[in-house]
Amino acid sequence: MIEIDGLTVRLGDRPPVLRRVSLSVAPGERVGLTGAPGAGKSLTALAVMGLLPGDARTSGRVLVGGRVLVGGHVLGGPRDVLGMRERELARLRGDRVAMVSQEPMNGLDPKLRVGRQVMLAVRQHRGLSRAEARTRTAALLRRVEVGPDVSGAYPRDLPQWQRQRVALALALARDPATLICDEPATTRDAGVLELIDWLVTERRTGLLLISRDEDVVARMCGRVVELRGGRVVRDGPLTEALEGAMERPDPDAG
Ligand SMILES: Nc1ncnc2c1ncn2[C@@H]1O[C@H](COP(=O)(O)OP(=O)(O)OP(=O)(O)O)[C@@H](O)[C@H]1O
Repeated sequence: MIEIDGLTVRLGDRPPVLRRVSLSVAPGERVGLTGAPGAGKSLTALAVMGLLPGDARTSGRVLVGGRVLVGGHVLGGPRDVLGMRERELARLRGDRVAMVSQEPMNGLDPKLRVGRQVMLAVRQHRGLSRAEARTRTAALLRRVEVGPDVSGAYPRDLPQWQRQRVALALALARDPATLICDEPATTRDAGVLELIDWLVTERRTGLLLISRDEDVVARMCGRVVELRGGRVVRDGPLTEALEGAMERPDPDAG
């Protein structure tokens, strides 16, 4: 569902921040993306979302596919997001791939009550009537365990862990094929990993989980990709990766 192929990203005149990065997330697969601060994890996620800074120069491919339906039929073949127009990107985001970021506002609109934001996303995706969308919105907010009581709140009124859960509901409202979670475990929300685990399992959603903490990746994912200095230095099944069997030499070493 996500296939990044030889992605190089330059910002300004500095050396590339991503260098020939290749990684994939198959339908329903869970992949952990790890590495030290500044390794390029968030930029990789932003590239998939088509949200790189405006001055970014890129080469390579970032293919994002749609949901695989029962019987193997794919709803939406893979599309390269690099160079895609904003209007197409907007359609792709939410349906094919959605992200819960680590920013304080987490992509929420500060001017809209949170229930309304989730409801707009639900309606956009499914073309439901107002009453049906309201029911589904309440169910989603209940599912992320903040409950429909927060519906009337503005994002700024909620603690960060609740904002993250609302962002999760918003991300799932359009039933994306793949969910990207950037450092979800940093909001001191003890249950959020378990919640993400349930949600992607029940919906058969692919997961790209970004975390510096390998224990978090090990708990959640079957495969790990490690970035160092903008390069992939490791990619393999988690058991082998943890034992170092799949380690590649660091190209920057020596
Ligand atoms: N908008 C930007 N303009 C210029 N440089 C940037 C920008 N965003 C990121 N960078 C640089 O790109 C590199 C990779 O950043 P990125 O945020 O992807 O790292 P990360 O692995 O996600 O780190 P962290 O774990 O701290 O979130 C860093 O050197 C960072 O300073």
